[in-house]
Amino acid sequence: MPDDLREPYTSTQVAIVGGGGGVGASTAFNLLLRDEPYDVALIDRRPEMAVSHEMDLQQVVAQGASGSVRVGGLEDLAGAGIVVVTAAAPLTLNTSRMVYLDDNVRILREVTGALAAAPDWPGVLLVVTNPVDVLVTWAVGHTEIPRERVAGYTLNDSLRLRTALGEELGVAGHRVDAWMIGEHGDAAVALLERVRVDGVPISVGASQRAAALDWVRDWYARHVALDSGRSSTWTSGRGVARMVAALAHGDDEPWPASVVLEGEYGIDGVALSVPVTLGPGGVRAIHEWVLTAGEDAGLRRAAALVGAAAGELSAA
Ligand SMILES: NC(=O)c1ccc[n+]([C@@H]2O[C@H](COP(=O)([O-])OP(=O)(O)OC[C@H]3O[C@@H](n4cnc5c(N)ncnc54)[C@H](O)[C@@H]3O)[C@@H](O)[C@H]2O)c1
Repeated sequence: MPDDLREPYTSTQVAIVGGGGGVGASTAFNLLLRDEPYDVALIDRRPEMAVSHEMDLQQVVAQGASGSVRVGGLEDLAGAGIVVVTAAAPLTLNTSRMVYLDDNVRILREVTGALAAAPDWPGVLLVVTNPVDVLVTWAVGHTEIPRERVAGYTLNDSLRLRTALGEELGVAGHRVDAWMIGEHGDAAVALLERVRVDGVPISVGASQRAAALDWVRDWYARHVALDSGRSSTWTSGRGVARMVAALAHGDDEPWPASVVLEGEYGIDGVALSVPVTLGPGGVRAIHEWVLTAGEDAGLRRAAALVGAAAGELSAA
């Protein structure tokens, strides 16, 4: 083939375990819409759902999408450059993502068990399933995969803060840069001293902070109370696909991701959401931003909560 007809990117193999579910299918759809190609394998305990999405998404490809989509099995994980885990127990009415821990760690154990059959697997494990910080902690503690190649998806908290601050400040959410770190849950820490609009640092007033924080902290409870049986599939599918692209091809943007800390922020052996840079091979750098005393205390509270849950799993 002449060089000028070649694709600029080599296709990336992405296996989505849970690909028959909401976030998994949305991730596949968003990957197929990207310019750079991804060969996506959908793996699910409900094969009829995986086949249904495959039959549907093939016509997304036929409309000019890059890459490919097919149904796969756990035997595909060893050949994947990126394994996305969205597989989960059915969503229920609850007040904390922690209620899913026992069921979902069993599912993650199946995934890591399949990867253990491929020693020195060079890929990246991207965990979306909740409670994400505890599951990332467990995965690094119970597998041979190095910590830089296991990351948890936690962008949604920061996206919600951007939406809420945008509303308060009267600007579109995409113009706001604002971060939540710590636990993906009630112990999340909002970095309100580091808010930017169009890249320019701004000071957020007390009442605007309070209103934005109320809205963000209440978001999960309001959504779960709908008892819709679904999670934030559109946001997460778009966000996970962008994160897969950053992992596959590298970018210089800081990303929030749950990673096991080894002394960063004074925390050891627990995964929390922190700013990172991503690229082939996983987490290329963990950025230690200067925190206020309150933010630092919040991060420690989050570490204690995630550490205690992970400890109970190890003891079980
Ligand atoms: N980290 C985040 O920000 C974030 C955002 C949204 C959702 N989530 C989490 O992602 C998970 C998935 O959410 P969803 O809305 O897609 O749920 P869903 O119920 O629509 O999909 C879950 C899928 O997993 C499949 N599954 C269950 N056990 C399996 C197994 N052992 N092997 C293969 N597949 C299996 C189910 O059949 C189902 O299709 C949940 O834990 C949810 O809380 C996390």
